[in-house]
Amino acid sequence: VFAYGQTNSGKTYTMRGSANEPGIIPLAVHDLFRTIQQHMDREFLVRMSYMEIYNEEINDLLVPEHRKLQIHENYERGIYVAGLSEEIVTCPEQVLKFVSFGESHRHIGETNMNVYSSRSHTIFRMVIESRDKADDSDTDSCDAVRVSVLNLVDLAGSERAAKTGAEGVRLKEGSHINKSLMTLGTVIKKLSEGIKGQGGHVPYRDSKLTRILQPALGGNANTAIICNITLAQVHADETKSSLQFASRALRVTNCAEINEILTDAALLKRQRKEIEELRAKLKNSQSEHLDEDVLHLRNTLLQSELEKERIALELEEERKAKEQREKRLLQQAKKIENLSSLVLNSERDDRAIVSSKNKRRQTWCARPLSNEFSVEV
Ligand SMILES: Nc1ncnc2c1ncn2[C@@H]1O[C@H](COP(=O)(O)OP(=O)(O)OP(=O)(O)O)[C@@H](O)[C@H]1O
Repeated sequence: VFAYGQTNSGKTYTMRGSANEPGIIPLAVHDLFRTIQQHMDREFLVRMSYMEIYNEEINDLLVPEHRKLQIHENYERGIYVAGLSEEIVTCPEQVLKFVSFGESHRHIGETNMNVYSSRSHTIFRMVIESRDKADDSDTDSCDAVRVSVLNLVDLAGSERAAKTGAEGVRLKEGSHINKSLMTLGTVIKKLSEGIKGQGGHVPYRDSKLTRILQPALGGNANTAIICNITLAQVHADETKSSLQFASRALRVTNCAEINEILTDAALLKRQRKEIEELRAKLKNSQSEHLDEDVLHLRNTLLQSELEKERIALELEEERKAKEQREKRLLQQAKKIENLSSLVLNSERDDRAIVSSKNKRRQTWCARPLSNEFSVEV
């Protein structure tokens, strides 16, 4: 959807609207999420980007530091702006928050005709990917992802520079704005003449605007151009030129087809793949953890068994040592007993000797007594 027309004709108002009268962007965003909710049989992934083309330079409105971005083209992604940030969004409020953030970084300037004149073209883009939920259970499914792109474009004013009183910076802006719009006009003219069908050249590459929007302009797209005009007599020629542009655009015939992608170019597919890989990793890491736990438990068990054996050995040794000690004590006790019996015997013998000596003393006059036995224990 393009908003085309001279400055101050209400293009930005048409796209954004006001709190009471929402414009195309908020209406389309709400409509999109409402439709998503109604399609319970499909899963969706929605992402958005917001850029401006100012003086033929592409700036990212969501990440203002991303400036002067380049356009690339490859087989997988088609035409794309390298380095342009894309936000995955899940509800209208989130999208509109990003939009107002982007708006605050758009280039605006004062002209004779509009105090807040948009000096750049802005492209608000939503990429909607979806797939059938039933594909999860169906192993034979082709796993196709449907990809749609919605471009909501607010063009800068199409008026001639003299009218806006432009000079200096504004004049430079004007020449770039006109270059893009002129190329857009030429592209629309060529398409309306059916040049493409005849194999002729369509100059998409002559401006950043037409190059980025090439897929939305020729062929596989539904394109709507909102032509904003002012009724004032002074702007009659601008109004006429806008209406001429609109009537040319009307003659362009497009044939929109459903884009089904089977390669990994669809983010939804890549994300699903990533989720599955992460799930597998998680599963593996869980079983790795289990193995680690089992190993740890086995080690602990082994250690406690070794400890048990060591304690048993120590106890055995202690028991043997105790037995030895008891044996030795028993032997000593026996020895003591023997010796004490000897002592007793010797005492008795001693007493016997003493009494016999005494008897002898009594008989053969006494001799001095001496200890003839000594016992060592
Ligand atoms: N339908 C409308 N109802 C109320 N106000 C409107 C309407 N359309 C435009 N306006 C007002 O007119 C003024 C100019 O509109 P707007 O900025 O949308 O023009 P524009 O075409 O985007 O201009 P430029 O190309 O310079 O950016 C704004 O103040 C806007 O609020």
